[in-house]
Amino acid sequence: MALTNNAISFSSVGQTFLTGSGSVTALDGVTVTVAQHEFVAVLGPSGCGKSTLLRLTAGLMKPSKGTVSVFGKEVTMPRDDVGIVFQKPTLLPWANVEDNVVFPVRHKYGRVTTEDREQARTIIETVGLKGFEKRLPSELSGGMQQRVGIARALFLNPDILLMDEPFSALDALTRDAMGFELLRLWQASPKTVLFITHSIPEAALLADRILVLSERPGRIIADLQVPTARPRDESALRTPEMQDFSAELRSLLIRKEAA
Ligand SMILES: Nc1ncnc2c1ncn2[C@@H]1O[C@H](COP(=O)(O)OP(=O)(O)OP(=O)(O)O)[C@@H](O)[C@H]1O
Repeated sequence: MALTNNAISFSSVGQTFLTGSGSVTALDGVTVTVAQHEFVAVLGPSGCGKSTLLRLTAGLMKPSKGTVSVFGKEVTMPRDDVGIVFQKPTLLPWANVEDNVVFPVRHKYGRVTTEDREQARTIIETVGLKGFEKRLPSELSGGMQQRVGIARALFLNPDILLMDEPFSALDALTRDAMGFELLRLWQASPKTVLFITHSIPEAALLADRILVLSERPGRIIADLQVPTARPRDESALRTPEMQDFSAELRSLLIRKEAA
């Protein structure tokens, strides 16, 4: 796939939060670019600032230092062209699947058109939930709920998809299936993906490239291309090349960085 321009760019970004007892520096000196349509996974210890990285990209907060740009423009407010999928699907419990998917439009414009509903039904079918449009979240399995969250993030056809441990609450089999489902969607409608995970195999299977963050304050300690070409299935993880790569990632993740 031709990688043309930069979709996301962090330049010397630092993020410090003021707390009741002082301050917490979540990110420090982060400089990185992500090309359009690249699939980048982010690995790092708990609390090292991975979610902060996503929130800054989405414009949900402004960095304390440095600049974050999307398609060459500094991010100064929440962006419409960015879809976010969280660890828990955060669906409206009283709204059916279709109403949950069209929620971004209702929230933004205060109304939902017939075309919006048609578009929602197409996306619901794309994520494998045809026939479940009128079901409530409580009537769906965890994997199905997460598909609704993905459909909602894809609904406005964002150029950038930010995923914060999207499959970590799912059982192992569903998680693997959802990963391959995501790759299918990504290949059918290319997007720039920033994907946070704690799972080395998940990162290695899905991503083009992996960023490894240090312990807090999060700094990028490695920026590595996944060495195996696509398409990949589970057997790709068993090659000597990928085993070495996974071992390298493991050793980076256990390396203690001074805070
Ligand atoms: N709004 C906030 N106010 C104060 N501290 C915050 C805020 N948001 C994040 N933090 C702190 O910043 C640090 C980084 O948080 P962040 O959620 O980005 O980490 P993470 O790498 O995504 O963690 P995890 O892997 O556990 O989800 C943490 O110590 C967190 O407590």
